[in-house]
Amino acid sequence: MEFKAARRVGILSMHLKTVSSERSSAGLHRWITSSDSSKIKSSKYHQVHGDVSSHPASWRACCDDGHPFTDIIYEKAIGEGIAKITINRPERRNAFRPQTLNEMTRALNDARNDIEIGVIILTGKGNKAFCSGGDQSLRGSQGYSDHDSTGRLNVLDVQVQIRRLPKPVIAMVAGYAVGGGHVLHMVCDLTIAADNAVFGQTGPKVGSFDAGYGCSTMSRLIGTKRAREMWFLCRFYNAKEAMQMGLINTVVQLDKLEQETVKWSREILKNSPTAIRICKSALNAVDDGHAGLQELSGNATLLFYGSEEADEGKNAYLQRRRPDFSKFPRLP
Ligand SMILES: CC(C)(COP(=O)(O)OP(=O)(O)OC[C@H]1O[C@@H](n2cnc3c(N)ncnc32)[C@H](O)[C@@H]1OP(=O)(O)O)[C@@H](O)C(=O)NCCC(=O)NCCSC(=O)CCC(=O)c1ccccc1C(=O)O
Repeated sequence: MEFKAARRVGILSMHLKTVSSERSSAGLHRWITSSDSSKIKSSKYHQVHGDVSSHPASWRACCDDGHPFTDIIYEKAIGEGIAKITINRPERRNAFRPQTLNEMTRALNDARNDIEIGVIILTGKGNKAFCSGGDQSLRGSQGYSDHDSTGRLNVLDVQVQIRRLPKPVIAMVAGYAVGGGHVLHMVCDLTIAADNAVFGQTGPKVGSFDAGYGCSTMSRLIGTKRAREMWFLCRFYNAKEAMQMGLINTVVQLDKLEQETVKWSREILKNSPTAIRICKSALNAVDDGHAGLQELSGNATLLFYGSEEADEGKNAYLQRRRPDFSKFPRLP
């Protein structure tokens, strides 16, 4: 009840605070003239769907299930469908260890299961780094180990979890997104970068590589020649270069990073969750093979279960009668 009331107040205040806002200076406006822009703004489409508020979200810490998070901060925006996961190891430039990834898995699962949540933001604590990849001080011959001596490569599970999560995940990047941290932003659905962001792969310099999504997703995003350049030379690229390469969606001033990311989240939340869910799985399906098809077709089953035709089958079984599908059209 309390949450529902807070949600209603949040939605109301969002409407009240709605201002006629420009898109980020590094966004769409770079490619269109101001007269194009005013035409768009005066369109019926714009009048109906309106501007999206960019007032700051209020966050509440949540959901540690009695096991406090140490390596991440997990929050939800009060009254809005946004969750935020912050990697909280700034002293290591937010390098991840197995514990970090286990906590991310718990938070991602919670956000997936919470039907109030429609968008998840993934970020790093502080302005210096989004994430610098696997914690090299914990790397052994069998992967990364922290609390026990068993080596793990569990970032791969988190990557798959993000791909399969039926809600958009937005990487909000300030500072370095390098090594396994660069792969993490690439597997997110969108990347919003601050103007101080730096992107790159470092694996071949430190005796590592990510030959899974780290190579295939990158190749999709920026093309195979550029992907080879990133992996073979291990150069770093600034936010403007990353934008030109197609690695990220937009660049904003560092002090506007969260505001813009929340605004994008709100813009997504205004749209049909089922349409978004299916588009995400369809965009991934071709690259994810059978697992991608399974994800996409699971959505077909989900929708079918809501139909009278599917109900007829279930009811007939429960009533121990022959199902009658004759009234359902065989559409062209
Ligand atoms: C990110 C830097 C460029 C930032 O440079 P700078 O701002 O100058 O800060 P530093 O002084 O270098 O760093 C401050 C402090 O942080 C420590 N630190 C930074 N990054 C790491 C790290 N990745 N691991 C451990 N520690 C880190 C650093 O040592 C400093 O500590 P002090 O005690 O203060 O000295 C720069 O920091 C940098 O280059 N970092 C390393 C980047 C890197 O090479 N990362 C690893 C890439 S390989 C990888 O991520 C593989 C993991 C992976 O994803 C994977 C792949 C395939 C299968 C499985 C897996 C998996 O499961 O992991």
